[in-house]
Amino acid sequence: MTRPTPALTATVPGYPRIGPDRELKRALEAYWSGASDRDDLEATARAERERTWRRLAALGLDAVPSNTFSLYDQVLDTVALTGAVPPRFAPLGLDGLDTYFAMARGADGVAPLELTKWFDTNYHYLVPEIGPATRLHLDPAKPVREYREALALGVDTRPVLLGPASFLLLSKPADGAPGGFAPLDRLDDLVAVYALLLATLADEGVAWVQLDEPAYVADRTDAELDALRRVYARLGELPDRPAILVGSYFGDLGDALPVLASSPVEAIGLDLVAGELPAEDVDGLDGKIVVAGVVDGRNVWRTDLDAALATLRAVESRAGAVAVGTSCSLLHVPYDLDAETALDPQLRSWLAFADQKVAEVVTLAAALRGEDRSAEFAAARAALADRAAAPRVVDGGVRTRLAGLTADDARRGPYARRADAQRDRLGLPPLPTTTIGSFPQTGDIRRARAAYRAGRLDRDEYAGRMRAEIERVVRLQERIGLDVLVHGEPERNDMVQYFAENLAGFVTTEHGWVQSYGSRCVRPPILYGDVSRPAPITVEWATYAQSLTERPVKGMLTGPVTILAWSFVRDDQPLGDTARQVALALRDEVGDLEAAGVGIVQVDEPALRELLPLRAATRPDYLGWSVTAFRLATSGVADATQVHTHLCYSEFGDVVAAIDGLDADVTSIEAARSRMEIVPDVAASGFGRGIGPGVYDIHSPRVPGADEVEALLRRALADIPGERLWVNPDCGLKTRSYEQVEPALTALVEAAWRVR
Ligand SMILES: CN1c2c(nc(N)[nH]c2=O)NC[C@@H]1CNc1ccc(C(=O)N[C@@H](CCC(=O)N[C@@H](CCC(=O)N[C@@H](CCC(=O)O)C(=O)O)C(=O)O)C(=O)O)cc1
Ligand SMILES: N[C@@H](CCS)C(=O)O
Ligand SMILES: [Zn+2]
Repeated sequence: MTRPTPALTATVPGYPRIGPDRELKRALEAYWSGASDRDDLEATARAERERTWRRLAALGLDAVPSNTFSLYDQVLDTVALTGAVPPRFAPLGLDGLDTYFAMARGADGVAPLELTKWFDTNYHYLVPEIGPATRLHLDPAKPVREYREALALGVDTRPVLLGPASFLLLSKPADGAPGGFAPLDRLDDLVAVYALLLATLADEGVAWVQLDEPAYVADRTDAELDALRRVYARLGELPDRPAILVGSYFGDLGDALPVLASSPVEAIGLDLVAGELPAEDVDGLDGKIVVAGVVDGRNVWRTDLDAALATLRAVESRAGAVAVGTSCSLLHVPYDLDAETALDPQLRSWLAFADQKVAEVVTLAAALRGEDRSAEFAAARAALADRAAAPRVVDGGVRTRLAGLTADDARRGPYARRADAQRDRLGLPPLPTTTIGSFPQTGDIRRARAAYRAGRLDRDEYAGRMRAEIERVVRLQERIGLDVLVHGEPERNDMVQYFAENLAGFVTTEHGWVQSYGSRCVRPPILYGDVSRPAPITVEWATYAQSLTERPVKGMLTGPVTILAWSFVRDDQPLGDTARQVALALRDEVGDLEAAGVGIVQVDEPALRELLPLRAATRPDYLGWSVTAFRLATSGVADATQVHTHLCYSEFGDVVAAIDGLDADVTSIEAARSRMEIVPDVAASGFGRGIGPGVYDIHSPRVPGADEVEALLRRALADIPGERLWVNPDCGLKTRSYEQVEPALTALVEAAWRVR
């Protein structure tokens, strides 16, 4: 590289993009429904990009990122960038934008790319499909356009892109790829595309480019480390290129750090919140700029500026230079605390959302240069001290209860005895049919909730609407002929937020939306103090549903691990302790459901796999506390009460033993999309209780026929004896419509009858 490297002292690897008022969500959904055209969509997208650049520059970053915007997902953007569009989309005859959305959402019977978890976060990316014949070629339009747009506003930005090694490690082999082929086999071809990209960006005048390699915070083989070495040796030697910052986040780079430190790149981004700088010297690091991620990009607590500054000074003594950053993209936190006008002032003073975190980065960079920032430091110190001493954080009763727990509290009687008691009580047929809990969340339900929130409906009117919906859903299930019914969860805005709103120790936000995938968002609750359950939460709805029918109704709760995974959790005690507190609150709810006559209780843990640490060394500890928390929540019931759990949104191969450890009487697990792939693994693990591998892929609008469901059931029966097999969809039905759900469940019941 022959150019001078411009200043880089305060930056972030990424920023939210859905819009502070979810403007992009609405624009996307309007475009997809045909209610608006692409000019409208583009105008909203452009306005959001412009707002972001102006805001980041105004807050004081000297290195503002670009290409952090996305119409759907940054990995899908990389598919478009590298031309790696799977061939099944070509016959659709769509242009670039509509091909992009077809890859995200499917079109005319063509399946979309698979959606899966982004590392251990609640964000989901689209999985690229790479085969030996995938044509890789550069389409630099998006990063170039964004760079130019920002420049026209006077902001010279650093384009951010997913790095080539991580792109391939996050990909899966394309259909038809020969056995033994791995996407990483295409590394040299892909690096050639990136080389061209860097040359193109250099021609545009781009001074810095950021290539993210987050895949290297997980355990990697020598061959994969060597791939990283090859990428940056090749890109580094390009004669005329922007300076390269290799970004990493969600943990330590481990063995990948020496690889990057000895490569020709100019800067390395490190997550110093989830990870730390190694104790030993790293050869070559003293020649690099280290972008030190000392401000937590994934949680909402105000930064301990004194501790962060001390970390920065330690990095400074080991690196060529240090720049200040957030630990990861701010995509995972809400935009701006100032929007939360209803939040309790004391709690507010403890928090920082994206904009406040950017301000913290700027303050730290200034302090590091020797500027006087004592006022900001003093304010941060006072907020931290206030939080540490706040009585509302500690609940003596919860602490005492936790201290009195014994191993027996997390243990039920032997399964065989439970199974007998449950058979006698429930009298279910073989291959019982059920659903996972939610029924479609219609516009009417959401509008009723919005009206209740705004005070336009009182509690009685709102409850009446919900009861009417529950009755409709119960009658529908009876008509379809399901064996175990649910109340349909109409009263829940979200399966985690709803519980947080009803538990002490949590606070929820009004505008704290965070993108989960595409246009879908969640508002993660903030868990700030000891958790307890002031009053029953779901009993009213479950017992109302049970009062309407002779068939068993399944009570429906979200499990402790999932509640933690989808909340902003406290950072002042081990997560395992927080999990046990949530578990005890849920145990109270399970007990009340049982006492009210509900004979089946499901405790959902879709996020069990999501929180699994990225490195194997720390997994046993996690699996220990997560399984214990679930068992604490569910072990207080009699043998005759049937406990179900449900898992979805992940590949569960790595946690099969933990699933067994949950000791649920019945486990439903997503399986239809992978055509029962998980079933042999579960069977081979010796899992000996009830299991319902999903037979209806609820992520797709497609309605399966009875023949298809029957074939899946017969496949499952190859590994699971009939007396333990349950028949259910992959997950809840809340994102589907009744036009899809009714025929799909009818097919499911018909298939169960045939197989019986
Ligand atoms: C199972 N999934 C979940 C994850 N995390 C969670 N916290 N919750 C989950 O369910 N992670 C893994 C997956 C991710 N999948 C999804 C799937 C679907 C959504 C989704 O649809 N989100 C909704 C917002 C849901 C919500 O909070 N609804 C509220 C508010 C609704 C609203 O916007 N109301 C309007 C007014 C009403 C109207 O006129 O329609 C408003 O306030 O402006 C509610 O129902 O009360 C989304 O729209 O993005 C997320 C993750
Ligand atoms: N009971 C929830 C689980 C989703 S993972 C539902 O049915 O929506
Ligand atoms: Zn699910």
